[in-house]
Amino acid sequence: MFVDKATITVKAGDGGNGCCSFHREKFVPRGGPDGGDGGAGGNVILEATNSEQSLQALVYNRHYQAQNGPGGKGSNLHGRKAPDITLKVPVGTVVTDRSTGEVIADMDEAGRQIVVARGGRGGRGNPRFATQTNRAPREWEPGEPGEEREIGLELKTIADVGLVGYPNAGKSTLLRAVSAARPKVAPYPFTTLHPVVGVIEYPDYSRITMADIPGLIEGAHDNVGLGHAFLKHIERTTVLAYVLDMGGVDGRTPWDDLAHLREELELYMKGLSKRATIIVANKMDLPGAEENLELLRSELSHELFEIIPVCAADGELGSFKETIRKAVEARRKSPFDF
Ligand SMILES: Nc1nc2c(ncn2[C@@H]2O[C@H](COP(=O)(O)OP(=O)(O)OP(=O)(O)O)[C@@H](O)[C@H]2O)c(=O)[nH]1
Ligand SMILES: [Mg+2]
Repeated sequence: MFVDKATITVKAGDGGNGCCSFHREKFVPRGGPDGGDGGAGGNVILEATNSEQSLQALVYNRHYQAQNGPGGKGSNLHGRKAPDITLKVPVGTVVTDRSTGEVIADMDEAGRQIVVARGGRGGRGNPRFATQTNRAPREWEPGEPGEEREIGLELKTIADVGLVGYPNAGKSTLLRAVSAARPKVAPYPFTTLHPVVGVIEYPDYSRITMADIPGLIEGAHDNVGLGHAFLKHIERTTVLAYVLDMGGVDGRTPWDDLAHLREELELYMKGLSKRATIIVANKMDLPGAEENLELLRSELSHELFEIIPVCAADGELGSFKETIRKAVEARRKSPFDF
């Protein structure tokens, strides 16, 4: 499962209690105070890493607790600081405090560490309370409690919408038609080698970002074609728009194309093909496109996808802009549901 949002609780260890004790030895009456200090509780630390791509590993367990510091002991034995626990999150994770909504950190660089819950300090033992007038104090201090909080983790997206499609399906043409971005368009596969992000603006000034992503082919999950480089970008978008060539290329049909695209995403990462999806039926000007659209609709009649017929090359986009806006806004409203 691809998990890009999670809420977890983190609890740092409590500090150990200070100890109250007096030195005892044969023939030595009234030994001095020798209670050790308690050890500090362990911290909970987040660390950004490139070796994780999703937050999946963290949601098996939604509560993370570091150990408490041990108490002090007699003979001035101080408790050792309890070990920290370090949770690895993918680079690009934004950390928020769920009770205040405040952003705690943007884990934008591998190796970056932040303490999300600080361990409590250990309490002082009774020798620390000795004074000129009281050489045998019975006072000692309890350890401080460790911090506890609920934090939200969210993997930053590169864009709201990702265009997914076979090479030459018209993804770059579509992005040019709806935004000021100028990705290269050409009548051959793999024209786009890197994702290009465009901004779609609406009359009420709201904005949606859309990423034109290199073409996907069968075997991409095994790193064929532009393979993983491609799929990594797809992961980081909220809504997927599958762009299909309705003309049917080399005897391929749009519904087979769609099935293959979804299969590739799923093989690469379970759950990815189930992300909010719309289908852009492009090149509706080509011969046979209307017929293919009918067939596509009946193939998908049992699914909830919205199918939008367009002709990107002529700028005929039907309800495309409004439909993606609805899909993106629905997802923004409940960012922590998955
Ligand atoms: N007839 C027709 N051709 C189109 C339409 N949209 C795009 N094309 C053509 O299809 C070809 C490929 O378009 P691109 O936008 O470069 O396709 P792409 O999906 O970005 O391709 P890659 O970057 O290689 O993955 C170009 O020659 C476009 O002019 C359309 O609506 N109708
Ligand atoms: Mg392109």
